[in-house]
Amino acid sequence: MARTENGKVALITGGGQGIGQAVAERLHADGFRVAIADLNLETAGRVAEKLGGKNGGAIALYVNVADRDSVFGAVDQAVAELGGFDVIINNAGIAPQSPLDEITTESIAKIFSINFNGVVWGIQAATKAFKALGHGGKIISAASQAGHEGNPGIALYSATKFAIRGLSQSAARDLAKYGITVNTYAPGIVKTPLMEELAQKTAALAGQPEEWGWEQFTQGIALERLSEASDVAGVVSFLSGPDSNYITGQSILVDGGMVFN
Ligand SMILES: NC(=O)C1=CN([C@@H]2O[C@H](COP(=O)(O)OP(=O)(O)OC[C@H]3O[C@@H](n4cnc5c(N)ncnc54)[C@H](O)[C@@H]3O)[C@@H](O)[C@H]2O)C=CC1
Ligand SMILES: CC(=O)C(C)=O
Repeated sequence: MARTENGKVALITGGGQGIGQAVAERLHADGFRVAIADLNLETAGRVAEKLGGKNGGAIALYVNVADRDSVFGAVDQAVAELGGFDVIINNAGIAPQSPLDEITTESIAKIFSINFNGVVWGIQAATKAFKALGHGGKIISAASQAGHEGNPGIALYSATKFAIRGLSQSAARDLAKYGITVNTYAPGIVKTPLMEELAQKTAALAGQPEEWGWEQFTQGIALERLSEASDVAGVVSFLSGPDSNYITGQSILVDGGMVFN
């Protein structure tokens, strides 16, 4: 079906691969002009080209979400190049293994600087842009099923994802008066480069083959299959569009039935 522009602009962090790429492609198909922002400008550029480049309503931007100025700069660039700003998807994240006895001050600082601080900067930068443009907007961030229930071996990661939900619930209350909604999506196990690395490292730490790592992460999925990135992108599409206008402060589990709450 031919794409019809909806007049709106979305910026997706970590849009160069995995879930972020699927979200960028889905929102573009929905009619958004999209800014694909990533630490890896090469992968982001490939996704933007696939979607037709600037004339086709897709640009690639460099962003390091751990750096506040970089996030504000990326939002400013999206406004300048795409002529508006309506939705931010704070998707970028990392998921290193974190056995409890190996957690250090440095490992805490590193993961929080990306997974948590990155969402704080995204909320601040998007809010500033929405206010300057004189309208509301939608702030949508990546949580995880591991941000609803602790998972073994990834305590720090789980902590960042619980923190994102707390941050987003408070922000939803603070920003409602400006017509800004704040929600999170909580994927289950999606076969992306992030999850492949995590499954490999989990298996290696236990001295088991990679398959064992996947089994650990897929146990207990009611629908008995791993998630496709497109499963998540469909829910982000809903959260980005008008059908979710009356939803704020929520975390939508997209996990095939891993966590029921
Ligand atoms: N894959 C999975 O099973 C799940 C993933 N998630 C979350 O979904 C989000 C996306 O995950 P995946 O697509 O699996 O990851 P991925 O590793 O495949 O892709 C992440 C993207 O973020 C970019 N990125 C990393 N650090 C960055 C930084 N500092 N600034 C800007 N960009 C940066 C990477 O270059 C990459 O393009 C993450 O927040 C992750 O925690 C949540 C639940 C499950
Ligand atoms: C990486 C992740 O979010 C998991 C295992 O839920």
